[in-house]
Amino acid sequence: MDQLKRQAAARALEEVRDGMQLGLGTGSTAKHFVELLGERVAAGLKVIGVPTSEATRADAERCGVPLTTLDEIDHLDITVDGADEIDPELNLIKGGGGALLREKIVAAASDRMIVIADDSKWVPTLGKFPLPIEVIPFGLGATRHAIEKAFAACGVSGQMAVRKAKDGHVFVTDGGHWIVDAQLGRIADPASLARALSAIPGVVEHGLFIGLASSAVLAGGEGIRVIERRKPKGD
Ligand SMILES: O=C(CO)[C@H](O)[C@H](O)COP(=O)(O)O
Repeated sequence: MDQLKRQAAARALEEVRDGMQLGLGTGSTAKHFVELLGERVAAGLKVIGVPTSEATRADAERCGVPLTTLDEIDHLDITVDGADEIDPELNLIKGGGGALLREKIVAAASDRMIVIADDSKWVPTLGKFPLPIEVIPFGLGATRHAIEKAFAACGVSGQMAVRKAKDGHVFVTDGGHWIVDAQLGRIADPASLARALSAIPGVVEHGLFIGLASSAVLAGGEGIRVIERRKPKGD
């Protein structure tokens, strides 16, 4: 599996050109991309990156990838990031690693988002992977109630749980928020659910990435597949 992730990362690296400003994703697949990018930088490639998490910042620094922020620059050429699920419209569930908020900000600031994954992430319909919803701890009971109402309006339902870290404490995101993971099973209309969740005041962001991915690089036993999104970015 790790080999497949690295192959997908290597294929995405072929899209990187000298002088590009890059969004650097989070997770085990994105980490391969950062490592391979570091090798190219050591060989003379001139790029600058914006990390989507403190973990990726540390990896990029270790690999010698020059970094900046979206305060210093306001636009990126390509973001390369992993995903937890990818559907045929290239809608995604992201946030398994807890970095969904920065990942979405960085992807939205990019001309192109290339998703890299092993082909186990390719699904006909999103929802088997628990949907991460980043929330403000204040008023969580009321926010959960509003989320349940949004689920019902969109024809989905399922258990919700506040994410815990390995040490048993509540997982806190890089932005200081909590994550509620929702076991929905099948999300028939991810765009409607995304809109409904975004309208809830206590929801900071959710892991549905709709219309953001430009292409997906999927590595499997039979080789690499590159799937291009048909609609323009944002649609
Ligand atoms: O969204 C993410 C982190 O917030 C990751 O991209 C996603 O969880 C996939 O991770 P991995 O490459 O380790 O399978």
